Amino acid sequence: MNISNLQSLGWSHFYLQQLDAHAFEKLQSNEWFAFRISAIHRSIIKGVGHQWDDGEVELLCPDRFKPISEHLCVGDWVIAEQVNEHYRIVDVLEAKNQLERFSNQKRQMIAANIDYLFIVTSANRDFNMKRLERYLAMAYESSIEPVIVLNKIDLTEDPEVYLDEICTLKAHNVIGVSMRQPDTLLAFNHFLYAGTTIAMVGSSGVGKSSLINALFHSTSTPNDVNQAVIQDVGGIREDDDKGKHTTTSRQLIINEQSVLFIDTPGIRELKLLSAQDGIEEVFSDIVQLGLRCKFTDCTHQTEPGCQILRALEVGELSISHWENYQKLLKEDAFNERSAQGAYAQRQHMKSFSKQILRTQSKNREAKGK
Ligand SMILES: Nc1nc2c(ncn2[C@@H]2O[C@H](COP(=O)(O)OP(=O)(O)OP(=O)(O)O)[C@@H](O)[C@H]2O)c(=O)[nH]1
Ligand SMILES: [Zn+2]
Repeated sequence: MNISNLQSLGWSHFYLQQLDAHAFEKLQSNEWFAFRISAIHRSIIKGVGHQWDDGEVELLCPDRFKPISEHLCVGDWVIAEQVNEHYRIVDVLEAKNQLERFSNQKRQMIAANIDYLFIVTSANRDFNMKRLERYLAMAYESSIEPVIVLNKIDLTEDPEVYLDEICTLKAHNVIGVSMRQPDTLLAFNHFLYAGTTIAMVGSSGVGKSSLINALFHSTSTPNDVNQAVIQDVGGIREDDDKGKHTTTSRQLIINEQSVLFIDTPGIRELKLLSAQDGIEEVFSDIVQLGLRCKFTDCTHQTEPGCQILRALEVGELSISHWENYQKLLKEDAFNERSAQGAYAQRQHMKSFSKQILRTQSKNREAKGK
């Protein structure tokens, strides 16, 4: 097992400790191998592993890991045994986090084991705080560290105005960059180190493709980021299940500094799904206010002593922030219920009652102080 090659692909103790003695022995004796899933196209699964500089290998998927989209996604780590010139998956390791989407009434995993979610916005009329809050909630819900990237700062006289507004959000990492001002791209270096996995979200036109090109494909940007020449991670023409040749797009990109970037089609169409905790984290100011309402079951509509109504009235809480919180909660509950039907209805009621109990006990604690 070539650990240093695997580490360049993001391998860490977290995955190693999931192996039992038998698996560890098989890996040591080169009978089994660890691979990171680099592309999934219909029934074809590709992975990169101990010899990743030689390119991707095709991984065979036993029936117990099907349907594939419910068991595996790009970024996952798997253990596979060699079968002639192929490798067959024997185990899928638990992911430290994953992004999911809601499609055809089903949950689908779209990317796993991500270190930073770059949430890209731009310093022009596309700038939208609500959208940023939505993406932040998604990142927190998935336990992925968010980095808000304000792109196109060349288009404004005063990027600070935008950055100040972003800093009112629950985000620790905020950078302002411009593709037209290459020096600003150095701000990315803090996040781009060997073995780190990045995914990027943001609405159309904010400059995601341009950033990906600069950080992962191009040779014309400054200093550290400039040598980011894409490594060819393997063949991109494959037989599909109809026996025709199709081109699969590259979904896990590895640059020269061994920074990994996941770009699956699903990431670009992400919708919020089951993000209750993430939403509460992003809107913790509102949650805190709600805890101080006079009545523990306050609906924040008309009740006397409601701290949210008071804060709205004196302008301490902005109406748009409050409305966005409610909208996201509703959307989240709707997605969650349609994803899981009646089962979800029950879970929803359960978690709703749990939430009430939690709030009541927090209120009692707060009042006891
Ligand atoms: N002024 C300015 N324009 C930029 C900057 N970055 C990207 N652009 C331009 O913005 C436009 C959209 O950029 P893309 O990289 O295609 O945006 P995208 O987010 O990938 O868009 P989709 O592919 O639709 O998701 C292009 O015309 C870019 O040249 C920047 O920093 N400053
Ligand atoms: Zn209230």
